[in-house]
This record gives sequence, structure tokens and C-alpha cells, in this order.
Amino acid sequence: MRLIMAEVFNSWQGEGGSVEGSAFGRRQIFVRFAGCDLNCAWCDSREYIDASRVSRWRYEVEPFTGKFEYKPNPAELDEVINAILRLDTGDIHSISYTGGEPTLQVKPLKTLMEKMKELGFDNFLETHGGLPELTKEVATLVDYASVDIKDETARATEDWKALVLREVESIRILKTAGAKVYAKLVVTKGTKPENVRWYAELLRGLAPLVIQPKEPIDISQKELMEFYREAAKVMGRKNVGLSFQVHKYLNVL
Ligand SMILES: C[S@@+](CC[C@H](N)C(=O)[O-])C[C@H]1O[C@@H](n2cnc3c(N)ncnc32)[C@H](O)[C@@H]1O
Ligand SMILES: Nc1nc2[nH]cc(C(=O)O)c2c(=O)[nH]1
Ligand code: SF4
Ligand SMILES: [Mg+2]
Repeated sequence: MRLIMAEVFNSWQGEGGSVEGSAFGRRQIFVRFAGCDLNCAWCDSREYIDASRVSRWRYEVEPFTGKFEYKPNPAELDEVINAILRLDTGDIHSISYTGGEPTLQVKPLKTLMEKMKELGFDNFLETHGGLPELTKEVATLVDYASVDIKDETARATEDWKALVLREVESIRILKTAGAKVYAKLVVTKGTKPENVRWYAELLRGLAPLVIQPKEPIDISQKELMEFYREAAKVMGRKNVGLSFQVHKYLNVL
């Protein structure tokens, strides 16, 4: 089975903060799929969005060395499994499937998740959640999920409100299947409080929310706290948290 890959590396989860379902600070092996159907203005993995331009993928030869070996795309699934297993440092909390958008390649994603479960690993899905029908195909194999809520300022797609509703549907599907799920909202200085209230209404009683400032940060702490307070008023004070891309501050992958 073949797939278009971006990279495999061993690091620790830098996002998610402290809400229920977050794996922040936990050791993970990251499997980054190439290809995405959205186009977030602030995407930090932009080079992997157009899968047709990702001619090769890379895997770290040893954790935290920044040394990689390269193979041509499409990758064979066995090559990816080998790359993951050789990075197993014995302290891995879960395998993080990210991208690009991992659910776009749902068949190899599902086979890989099944294999990693068989080998005793938990599965952490990092998804934009905009493809609930594909989310459904892997939901029972997901132990943890971070599902983005793409704010209007992400300019991820034309009909951004319909995308938000599909993301909430993916959250519901994952929760029903037994996964620990949280929503992640990347905010910018243009984010509107009334939109934060709308997201919070959709998420109330469904999943906790982390509010993550776009990097590089352009929002003041005062504005960030205003969004936090708006969400907490709707969702309850225990169901909202902050998340920062801490790995970027410590210069690790
Ligand atoms: C690159 S995306 C890949 C997974 C999936 N396509 C998604 O968007 O959730 C992984 C995570 O990085 C976050 N991210 C990407 N660029 C960012 C930036 N410039 N600032 C803050 N978060 C960012 C996204 O919000 C997402 O939660
Ligand atoms: N350390 C680290 N944590 C992460 N959390 C989400 C990431 C992603 O790109 O999906 C990511 C990443 O790229 N690196
Ligand atoms: S959905 Fe994820 S991978 Fe796709 S453009 Fe947005 S942040 Fe980047
Ligand atoms: Mg990243």
C-alpha cells in the first residue's frame, strides 16, 4: 500500500496545553502526511500542502539529531512503519498522525493505525476535522484527537462557517467512538469575539477548547484573555485552556 508522505520524526507534543485529551509534553513519534485540501493563511506546513510537489519524504535517523534520510514518494507503508519503529525510544506516549491533512489518505492511515495499535501504541490524530465521513472511517482506532476549529481569519476555505460545522461533526464522531477529543482554535488579532462565542456554543458539553495564538504571535495577552473569557462564559471555566506551540520556542521539531 502506498502513500504520499512528508516526514517521520520523534519529538514531544508541543501543543494542546492542559485540557482533557491533550498530550502536551508527552513523547510522540510524528507521522506527517503530505497533501491538504485547505489553505490556512498561517499554515506552518505549507510546503506539504500540494502533495504533487512533495517528491520525497524524510525520516529522522535518530531523535533530536535533525539528521534525516530521504526516500522518494510515494512511500510504501512498510517503509513508514520501519521508520516509526526505528525511532521508538521506549517512552512513546502515542503516535501523532498529522500533515498536511492525514484523513485525506484514509486507507493507508487506517492500515497504519491498525498496525500501530497491534504493536501496542496509542493513536493521536491531529486533523482539521473538515472531512467527517473520512474521520468516521478511523474513529474507532483513535485514542486521542486534536480537531482544529478554523477561525474566519484562517481563510482556510470559501465557506468557512460550513467548515466549522463539519469540524464539530468530526468531534462528535470521535467522541462517540470513545476517543479523548479537544478542539483547537488558532486566533489572530483579527479574530472576532462574536465568532468565538459561536464556536463555544457549538462545543458546549461536547469537548474542551484550547485557544492557540497564531505563530508568530500578533495578538496581545489582553485580546487573548478576552477570547478565553468569552469561551469560558459559554463552555464553563474548566473547559477552556491556552495552547502555545512550545516546540517552536525550544527549537525542536
Ligand atoms: C499543520 S496542521 C496539520 C494537521 C491538520 N491539517 C490541521 O490543520 O489541524 C497541525 C497543527 O498546527 C497548527 N498550526 C499550523 N500553523 C500554525 C501557526 N502558524 N500558528 C499556530 N498554529 C499553527 C494547526 O492549527 C494544527 O492544529
Ligand atoms: N513538537 C511538535 N508538536 C506538534 N503538535 C502538533 C504538530 C503538528 O505539526 O501537527 C507538532 C509538531 O510539528 N511538532
Ligand atoms: S488544514 Fe492544517 S495542513 Fe492544511 S493548510 Fe490548514 S493548518 Fe495547514
Ligand atoms: Mg507542526
